[in-house]
Amino acid sequence: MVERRTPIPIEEAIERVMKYPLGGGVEAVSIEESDGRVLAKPLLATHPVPPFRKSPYDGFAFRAEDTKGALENHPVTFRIVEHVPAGHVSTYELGRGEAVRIMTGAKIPDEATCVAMFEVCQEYVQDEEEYVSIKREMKAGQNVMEAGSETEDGQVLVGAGKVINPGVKALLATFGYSVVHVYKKPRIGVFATGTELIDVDAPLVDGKIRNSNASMVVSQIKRAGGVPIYFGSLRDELHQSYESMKVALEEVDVLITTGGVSVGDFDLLPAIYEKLGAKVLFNKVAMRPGSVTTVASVDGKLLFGLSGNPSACYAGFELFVRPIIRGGLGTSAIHPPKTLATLKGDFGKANPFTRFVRGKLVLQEGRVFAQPVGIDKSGVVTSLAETTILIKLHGGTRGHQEGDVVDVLLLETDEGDPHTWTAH
Ligand SMILES: Nc1nc2c(c(=O)[nH]1)N[C@H]1C(S)=C(S)[C@@H](COP(=O)(O)OP(=O)(O)OC[C@H]3O[C@@H](n4cnc5c(N)ncnc54)[C@H](O)[C@@H]3O)O[C@H]1N2
Ligand code: MOO
Ligand SMILES: [Mg+2]
Repeated sequence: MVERRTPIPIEEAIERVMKYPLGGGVEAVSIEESDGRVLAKPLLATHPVPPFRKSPYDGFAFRAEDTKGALENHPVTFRIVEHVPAGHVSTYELGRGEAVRIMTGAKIPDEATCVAMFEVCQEYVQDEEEYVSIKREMKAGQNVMEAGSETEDGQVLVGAGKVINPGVKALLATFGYSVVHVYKKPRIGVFATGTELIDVDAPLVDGKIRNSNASMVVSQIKRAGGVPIYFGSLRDELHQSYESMKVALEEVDVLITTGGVSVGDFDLLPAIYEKLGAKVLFNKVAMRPGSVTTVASVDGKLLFGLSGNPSACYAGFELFVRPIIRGGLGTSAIHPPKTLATLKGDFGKANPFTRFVRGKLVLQEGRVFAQPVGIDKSGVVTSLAETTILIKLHGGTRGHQEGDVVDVLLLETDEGDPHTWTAH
């Protein structure tokens, strides 16, 4: 007789999985290799910025008080005593009525209190001496970037747990972090199961299909920030599959399989979990696709039995595996961020389970729409290429109509939300 499984709500399934967080070790990488990694230590300013009083303009630096009384018809004149390009430090002690010609980014001489842009100055040469005159009063501090005005020494600029993006890299470089401490990427093993599977480079044979889940899941692992370790595909044979999984488990933090988790004659994962002595956390979730998603644990390691059906496999990964990888990376923002969007298309049929329709966001006339893409079936692979969101349609007695405001989960972002499944 077929096994009857009890579906549990998604929130509960996620809670059960999250009881097995990954350790999150730390390693040092070079700044060049640090893109997309997660900071394991806060990024502190190691000196003030700017580190010295800096000119924001190409112009002339002098004492502001020397311009007192300057007017359109009564300019004041300075003798230019030095040219100061960026990178050069003037050692000349600037006196009254003297100015330096200074470039953007150069250190302003200590005695100068302002910078006048070229555009407000008139330069001229007389008796082989250079002069500049100005027809307006300047204030002390005008056009001066004070040392430390952007940030002070020791200030925490980015907290641990932040993904290293181009802006963070600019800060790492600014403060001399040629080596960066980041969380280790979790090692995620993958097996595809199914005697019907043939490799990507094999010609198509009647009754067989190419293994698309392995490539897809490996890519999802990379997108989530983990290191994929693909062990190949397994034929639907209990003993061989068990042996292969047992050996692979030693090498990884988490092991994913695709296929073989439902109730078919060759759905062997339930028997493999039993043979491994694994504890099944759940084997049915009240969601579609991905209802057969099964998660088990053995010796503290999680085994994710994702569905063989491509769309179900995809959704199961994003909802359950991604947060475990993100958590292992040291960020608390583990779940796909949730936002609201207006539904395009009708989903009239009521469904007892929560549905995750594959879709994309469309911006029209200042509004955000959730546009389903492709065929909304668990076994479909063609809709996934365009998928950037999961449109969450709650289960119940009513369907959903075009124009309904619905939750959508964003998939193609480094951002995350710790509260996607808890906040209401
Ligand atoms: N009697 C029942 N039958 C099914 C149930 C059920 O509750 N009662 N659940 C259905 C649901 S829902 C899903 S989802 C699928 C899940 O099946 P499995 O996870 O056991 O996966 P398989 O049987 O191995 O394969 C399903 C389907 O996916 C194709 N597949 C498998 N692996 C790959 C791969 N690596 N790349 C591409 N496609 C793959 C496979 O050929 C099958 O077509 O069960 C329903 N049945
Ligand atoms: O596990 Mo299935 O994806 O609900 O069609
Ligand atoms: Mg099956």
